[in-house]
Amino acid sequence: MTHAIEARPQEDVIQIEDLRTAFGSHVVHEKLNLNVKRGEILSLVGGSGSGKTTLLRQMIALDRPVSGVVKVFGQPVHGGSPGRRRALRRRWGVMFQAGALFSALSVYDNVALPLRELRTLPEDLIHDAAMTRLALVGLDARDAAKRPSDLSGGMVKRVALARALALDPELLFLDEPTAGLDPDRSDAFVELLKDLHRQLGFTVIMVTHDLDTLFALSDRVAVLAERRVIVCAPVAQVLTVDHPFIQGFFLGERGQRAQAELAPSRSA
Ligand SMILES: Nc1ncnc2c1ncn2[C@@H]1O[C@H](COP(=O)(O)OP(=O)(O)OP(=O)(O)O)[C@@H](O)[C@H]1O
Repeated sequence: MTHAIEARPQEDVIQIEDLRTAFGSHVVHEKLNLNVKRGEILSLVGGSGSGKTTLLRQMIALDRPVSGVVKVFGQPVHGGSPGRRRALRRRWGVMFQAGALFSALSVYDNVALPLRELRTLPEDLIHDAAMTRLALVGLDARDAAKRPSDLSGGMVKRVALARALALDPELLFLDEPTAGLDPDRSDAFVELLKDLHRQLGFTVIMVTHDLDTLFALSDRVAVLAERRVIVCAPVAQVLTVDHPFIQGFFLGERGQRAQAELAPSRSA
């Protein structure tokens, strides 16, 4: 299930061109461009209300822009036949904020859900695939029978990640993956994501406010400000940009602490 990232390192899996988004007279994105390369981990940051979640929702075809193009795997996500859109959707996995598990379903049934929705797999294959995904995120058969309400915050995130990985996606969308976790659990989840990314080779697009998560995982960071992506580059390069949002976000007290803490592990 490893995706061949070495073979096509520069291929764009997402291309966003000249995007305009507005809710009534409130313009959120204008002339926004962004490319995401196959195999990279790209973090999306920006002030509150800058349109990060909306952009993520547009990439997975839950929201529509006023104009512009959003292509995933070279295909426009808006428009086309329902069959083509369904086929495209099966190639990505999504982990929303707070896990968004179905509370009435067991852990096992939450993870099996995307596999069942295919309506093509027999139950024994669904079982094997669901248990494999749970093992990937460090959960076992005893956890499979639990309900979401029996789980710790860290376990909810792991189950949500297992479900996002159910269809062996090439592309993973993460909305605030470590929000609400204490520092130890957050570090453990970041390590898990790093390991899985190394093993499985998927591309990640992540919205995060958490600087430790951002520094530990990002190959590139896209900064959303003034309704567009003002810079998309490795974090060291982003830090050199003289923009009030960037200076406040990265170089405030919190940002300097995160950089200092992560400097030894990044240079290792
Ligand atoms: N369905 C909607 N109807 C009207 N306005 C909306 C809708 N969705 C988003 N908005 C507005 O669009 C702007 C961008 O929202 P969005 O949630 O994408 O921002 P964000 O960068 O993710 O913010 P945060 O960091 O606070 O989560 C906000 O001003 C929000 O109020």
